[in-house]
Amino acid sequence: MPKLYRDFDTQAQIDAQYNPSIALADASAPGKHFVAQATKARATLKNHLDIPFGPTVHETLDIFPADTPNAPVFVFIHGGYWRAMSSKDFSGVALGLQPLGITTVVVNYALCPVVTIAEITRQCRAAVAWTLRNIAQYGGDPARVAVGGHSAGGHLSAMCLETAWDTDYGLPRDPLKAAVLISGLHDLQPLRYSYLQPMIQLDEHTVRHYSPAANVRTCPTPTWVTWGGAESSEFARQSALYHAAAQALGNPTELRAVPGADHFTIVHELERSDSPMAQWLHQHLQA
Ligand SMILES: N[C@@H](CC(=O)c1ccccc1NC=O)C(=O)O
Repeated sequence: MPKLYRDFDTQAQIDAQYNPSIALADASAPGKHFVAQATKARATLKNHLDIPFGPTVHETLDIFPADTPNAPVFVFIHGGYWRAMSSKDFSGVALGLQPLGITTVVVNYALCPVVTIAEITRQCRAAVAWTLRNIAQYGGDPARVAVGGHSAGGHLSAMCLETAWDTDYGLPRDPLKAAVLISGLHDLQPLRYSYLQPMIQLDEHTVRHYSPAANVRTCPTPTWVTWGGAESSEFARQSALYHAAAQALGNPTELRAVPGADHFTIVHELERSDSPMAQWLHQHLQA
């Protein structure tokens, strides 16, 4: 039988690797958790919602400012395989960071198939550029901005690290102080053969130029590449592939799983101030 991708013969095998809901007893549980945490965050934390960072309607972001002035900033990019979810589903990531004195910016973006992954990448880069230029007005320190995201958002965060901030945006070449890539998709090729393809419509050009592991540039930003220890082997491979490409250029990446976490519970790390992930960000955003 011909291989579809690597060791995989069938779409069902690829879907089993990449659709993390298949393994759950209750596929609706993660969404309920995220909505509950998001509702709590917006009810209990100071916030500025739906701030436009670009000209199209979905280009908005939500700011959860720290109490202290000149605070470090974490820009969070949500997942949902580029075709689902919104910033509002992930307000909860501010819950663990705000008590640490970190301002959280949660990015919203347009979704596939209305727009392409290339356009979503552009929108997320615009959100980061907006944050670097404007966050001081909200009490943030533009010299201490980190980026991070989950799943498709891990992909988009890696694309932000690969951005030509100097030549394309007129910003410093390396404006980001830290990054955390959480269960990221760094090789898009297998997704062409998955249940997602009708919605994300990957073509050869997009796979080549928008797979982060194939396009890493030299970058001094300390980056934690992570995934859940309970995730499928493909998620482990995706993170290892990105880390290897970054290491080959001498970039300061570290590859370390979150023990016991699955594709959804790994996000809970950002909801708790005492988690290794919240603490890692706190340490890497010190003045
Ligand atoms: N079965 C779902 C779950 C999923 O993969 C997901 C859900 C929320 C946030 C991120 C996800 N995955 C990658 O972006 C899906 O097909 O999108």
